[in-house]
Amino acid sequence: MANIENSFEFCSSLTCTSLPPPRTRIFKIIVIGDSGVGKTCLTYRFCAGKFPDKTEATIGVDFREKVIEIDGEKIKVQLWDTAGQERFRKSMVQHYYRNVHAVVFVYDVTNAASFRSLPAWIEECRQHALGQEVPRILVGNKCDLRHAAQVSTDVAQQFADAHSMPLFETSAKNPYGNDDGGRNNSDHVEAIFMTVAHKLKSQKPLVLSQLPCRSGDTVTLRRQDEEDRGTWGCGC
Ligand SMILES: Nc1nc2c(ncn2[C@@H]2O[C@H](COP(=O)(O)OP(=O)(O)OP(=O)(O)O)[C@@H](O)[C@H]2O)c(=O)[nH]1
Ligand SMILES: [Mg+2]
Repeated sequence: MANIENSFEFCSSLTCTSLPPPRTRIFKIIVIGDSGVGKTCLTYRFCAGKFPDKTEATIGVDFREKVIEIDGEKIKVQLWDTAGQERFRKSMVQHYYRNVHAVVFVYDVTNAASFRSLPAWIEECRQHALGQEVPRILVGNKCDLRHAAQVSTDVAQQFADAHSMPLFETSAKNPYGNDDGGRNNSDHVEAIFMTVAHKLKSQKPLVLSQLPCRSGDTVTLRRQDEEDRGTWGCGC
């Protein structure tokens, strides 16, 4: 079994630093929903602070991370931007749900079919044994296109209430105004993910060991409860 002190020595010998850096708690949040609803744009907006110039359909999963500070503690929010297209997700889907801390369901307010798909996404979570304690939120995206909306706030709110989820309506493109130049009163993407992070902060998240456990692009993570037991595991 790996020993943390030995591992830090190993880390030091590789990186030539004398002290291990402080650990950062990591929260894994998966973002799911139909293809084209704007999952990539939303996660990009939160992590990069702007709307991407162009996007292509996500294949498998893209990871985006952002370090945020809550109550004086720096934590890392790791967003798993998943593929909406079945053919691009089937080989990855079991990885999405491993050690997940929160789920963000996204639909497109201008696309009623993406709203009707939500029960299927909820069912996929259930099939992957996601515990009831894992927070879920519902996000209606593309509110800058209010004139083309097919899903009313009332209907979405009823659905959210029926599934005990908070509802946020937003626009990854323009959270400040609609395409007619007026205000759309949408929630800010930043505020949505910060709300999730606040909710998670009191839970026991993955801990980034800050050790040289890289294998390709895979970082070895372990859960706080594994740390408590002194065991090691890969959170990927
Ligand atoms: N008007 C508007 N367009 C948006 C918004 N968010 C995303 N889009 C557009 O919607 C299209 C799909 O966006 P993506 O973020 O790639 O969608 P996705 O959910 O990641 O799709 P998959 O990766 O296939 O699952 C792109 O053309 C985006 O420019 C938004 O808030 N407003
Ligand atoms: Mg995408």
